[in-house]
Amino acid sequence: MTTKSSLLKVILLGDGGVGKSSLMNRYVSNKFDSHLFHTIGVEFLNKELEVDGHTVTLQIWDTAGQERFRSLRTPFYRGSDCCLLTFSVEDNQSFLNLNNWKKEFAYYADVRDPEKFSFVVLGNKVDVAERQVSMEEAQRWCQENGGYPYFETSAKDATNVSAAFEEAVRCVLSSEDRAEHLLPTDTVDLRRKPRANGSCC
Ligand SMILES: Nc1nc2c(ncn2[C@@H]2O[C@H](COP(=O)(O)OP(=O)(O)OP(=O)(O)O)[C@@H](O)[C@H]2O)c(=O)[nH]1
Ligand SMILES: [Mg+2]
Repeated sequence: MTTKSSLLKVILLGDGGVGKSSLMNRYVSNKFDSHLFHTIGVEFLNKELEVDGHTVTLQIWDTAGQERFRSLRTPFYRGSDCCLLTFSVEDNQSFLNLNNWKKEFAYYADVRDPEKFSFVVLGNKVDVAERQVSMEEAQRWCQENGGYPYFETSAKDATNVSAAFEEAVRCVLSSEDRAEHLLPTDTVDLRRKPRANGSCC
């Protein structure tokens, strides 16, 4: 028996230091490191999950947010099924830069219709006491710029991290042209019992 699993590419974009690598590490390995080095270029990790009855292999691409690494990260935007626009609630400039990140992604990913593309917005570090960005202004930005889902996350205490990535999958599965996105990959269920007559096929 084989089960169909879809391969989805999700990319994390946002200013350096907002917590993109920490969010990916928390989601994939359930770990948090308070002294992470800045990402240079891009890294990716895979995670299998089931969302609303769909088995999905999520390929999570983490990118370097620092401006000096732009040329290293932009070649990897193409082929993304969802973009997680990430800022830190303790860094107002990272919130103001969301528009630039959306434009940079749309340009280099060569997105046909940016207004219809699956963006999800993450306001990270909500565990900190000193917020510079309120939930209301972040929700207003998401409403006014495409009606994007918004999640207040903390990679440090795991608040909303799984929910945000699962929403990214739902956004893609529900998008009308999902057929182009989903690359069905046959997986064989190794637990299956050998046939009684011993034949292999
Ligand atoms: N309090 C708190 N700190 C966080 C959180 N997420 C990340 N950090 C810290 O913020 C710093 C930057 O986190 P990174 O995950 O490296 O940020 P990044 O977005 O990957 O940065 P670049 O790789 O430069 O783009 C690290 O010291 C993290 O420990 C969070 O949710 N809460
Ligand atoms: Mg990083």
